[in-house]
Amino acid sequence: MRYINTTKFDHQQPDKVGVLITNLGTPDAPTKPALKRYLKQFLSDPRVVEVPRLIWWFVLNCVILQFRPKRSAKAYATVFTDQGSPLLFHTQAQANAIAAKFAHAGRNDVVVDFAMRYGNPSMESVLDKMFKQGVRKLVVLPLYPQYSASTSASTFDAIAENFVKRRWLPDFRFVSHYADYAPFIAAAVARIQRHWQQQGKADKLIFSYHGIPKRYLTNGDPYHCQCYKTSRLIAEQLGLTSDQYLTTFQSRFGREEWLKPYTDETLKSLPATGVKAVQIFCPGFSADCLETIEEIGEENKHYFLQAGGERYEYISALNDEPEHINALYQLITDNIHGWQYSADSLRPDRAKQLADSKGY
Ligand SMILES: C=CC1=C(C)c2cc3[nH]c(cc4nc(cc5[nH]c(cc1n2)c(C)c5CCC(=O)O)C(CCC(=O)O)=C4C)c(C)c3C=C
Ligand SMILES: [Fe+2]
Ligand SMILES: [Fe+2]
Repeated sequence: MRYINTTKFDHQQPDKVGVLITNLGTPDAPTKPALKRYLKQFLSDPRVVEVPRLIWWFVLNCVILQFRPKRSAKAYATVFTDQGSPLLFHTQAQANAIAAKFAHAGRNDVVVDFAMRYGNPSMESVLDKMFKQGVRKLVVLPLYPQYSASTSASTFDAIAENFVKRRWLPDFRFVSHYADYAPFIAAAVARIQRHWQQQGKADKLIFSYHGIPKRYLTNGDPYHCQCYKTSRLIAEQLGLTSDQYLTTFQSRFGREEWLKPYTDETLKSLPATGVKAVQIFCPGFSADCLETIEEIGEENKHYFLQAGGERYEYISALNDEPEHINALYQLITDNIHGWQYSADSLRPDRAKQLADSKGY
């Protein structure tokens, strides 16, 4: 059969609004086989690696997947906890907190769930679950504040691929970015101010974002500019002047040039310029993960202190902080505005009536 999930129309099932939050994805375990599976799926995505397919197939399978899984598994082992991968449990906590807000608002027609673009829970399995629950209007919010083809568009691709296989499509909205969304900026500002109340300020505040190849920017990806905009808005609201903060890019992969300035090189060079105390915040990561906990929290700290730095503080991600959940909830409600209750759902007698009738 051409279509999946083509069960018969159920007249008794009330329509639901689906809220799907997504993130990148993470390996199932910090082991070599799990990393191989995860990296193969992730790095095979042509949105992530824009290299001619045949060449890339050889590089990926004959070089990268031979060495990287072992190395990455070691790094992941340092961040996995009893609850599993931080990216996974933070995203789960975000979905739970958003669901609680809708429940509190009496929106029992809203179903909130989360999925990962690569790995588990897969987009396919979660979409399937949502449609089986009666979701007929769907908003997808990838938790990437700044748009990049390698992340946001790739998430859209996964949704589109799934839709191709379905007969009955929902009303659909997709949040492509929220880099300058006022409640998101306010949440970041509140997070940093709370850190300052506890620890005081440092010489410089560094905003570090995941990088992408520079070529993607020159070919039109707006990511770089959206990162700078997020930094500027947060800095303005914190009352910082342009010499009190920096925007840098981390997590390079491969040999080509990525967005600069690089976070690691910046941290290695700052002490020589007299900057001995830094605080680092990562406004592009909505949840703590390998790239923040290990790369920023540990690896780069080491570089900075080795180079003569004296004080280095990583300010953790927004995770399920109340201000962040408020911002995401507001972003979702802005986007589902107009998707009100079906007249049916407003009727308290509806369940009984549906049970007694054919449900038309
Ligand atoms: C060509 C490679 C990569 C591009 C382009 C890229 C863009 C990109 N990634 C994120 C967010 C995350 N990336 C994470 C891990 C990660 N990223 C890459 C490569 C590219 N990313 C790799 C190979 C890995 C795996 C780790 C490793 O082997 O080093 C994560 C962390 C996931 C976790 O499990 O904790 C996040 C989050 C963004 C936002 C982005 C472009 C804007
Ligand atoms: Fe990445
Ligand atoms: Fe730019």
